[in-house]
Amino acid sequence: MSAIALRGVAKRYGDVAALRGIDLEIERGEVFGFLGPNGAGKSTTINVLLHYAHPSAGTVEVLGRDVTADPVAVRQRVGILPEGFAPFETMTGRQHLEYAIEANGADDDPDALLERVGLEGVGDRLASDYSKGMAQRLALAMALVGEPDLLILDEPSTGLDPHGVRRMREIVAAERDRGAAVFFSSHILEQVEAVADRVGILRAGELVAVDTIDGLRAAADADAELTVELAYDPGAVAPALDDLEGVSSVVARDGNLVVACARDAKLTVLDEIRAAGGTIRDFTTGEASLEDLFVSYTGGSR
Ligand SMILES: Nc1ncnc2c1ncn2[C@@H]1O[C@H](COP(=O)(O)OP(=O)(O)OP(=O)(O)O)[C@@H](O)[C@H]1O
Repeated sequence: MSAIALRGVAKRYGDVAALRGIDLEIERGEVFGFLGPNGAGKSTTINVLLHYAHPSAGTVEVLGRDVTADPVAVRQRVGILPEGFAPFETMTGRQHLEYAIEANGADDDPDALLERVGLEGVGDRLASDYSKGMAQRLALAMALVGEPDLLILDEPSTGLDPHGVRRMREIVAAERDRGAAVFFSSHILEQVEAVADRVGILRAGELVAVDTIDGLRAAADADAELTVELAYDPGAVAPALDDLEGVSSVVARDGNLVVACARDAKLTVLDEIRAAGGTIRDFTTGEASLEDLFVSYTGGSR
């Protein structure tokens, strides 16, 4: 049974086609990073998954159930970290967790949850007085109540300091290893790159790519970047590379030669530099980042 199975899912708001026929399957034990520019339809997808919005077409199965038929039972097994979580005015952090535990019929220890997200020692303070990052940690703790089979995290790192970001990543990995599926929507590409087993890129209501990051690199035929440190003037050997197959650009930068080329052309480039009389002191290679891939799949907008 898949954690999420969307088939032909469309959602219209009046004249706006927010989703235009999404097919997507996410398994348990998988972290899925969900990306897309502003207005691409990410929140709409999450709303449809939780049946806060009714799809105009298609079927939405979450944890093996049709969410339109049984939204309450589905939400019971899903841990949700909503975007822009705002604590209740009159409740402490611990009371928020006690409330979530009771509502879920779970038996978690609130103090263990507070400690897990780094809020030990502040559970008795009013959560409305928490800083943004503390409130976000509390929201994550609430999402973890009851060992959910699916976690839906909408911009989970909002407001978190670097310790909090690292802790959140560790929690996501631990939840995945426990067998939960994690659906992780974010604009912060480095964080998605660090935690996601696969990513989906949404553009104007359509999924334009679903793959591992390596798979996206291969499919986009993204260039590798080779930076070569030479003993002498790097500009002198540059012309020898200009017409080499697989090379898309050659520039001398900071005394190095920087070559953008197909991934399987890197060794040929190094051979050609030597053949042209260059003495290579050192070289480094870099791959297309998720940001490069995102830009190439979404036409430059984020
Ligand atoms: N309740 C609504 N009524 C009308 N239009 C809506 C509604 N919700 C979303 N839309 C429209 O649907 C499209 C997708 O919006 P959505 O909020 O899903 O995008 P998003 O990918 O989450 O964007 P962002 O990254 O900016 O949060 C947009 O054109 C938006 O204006």
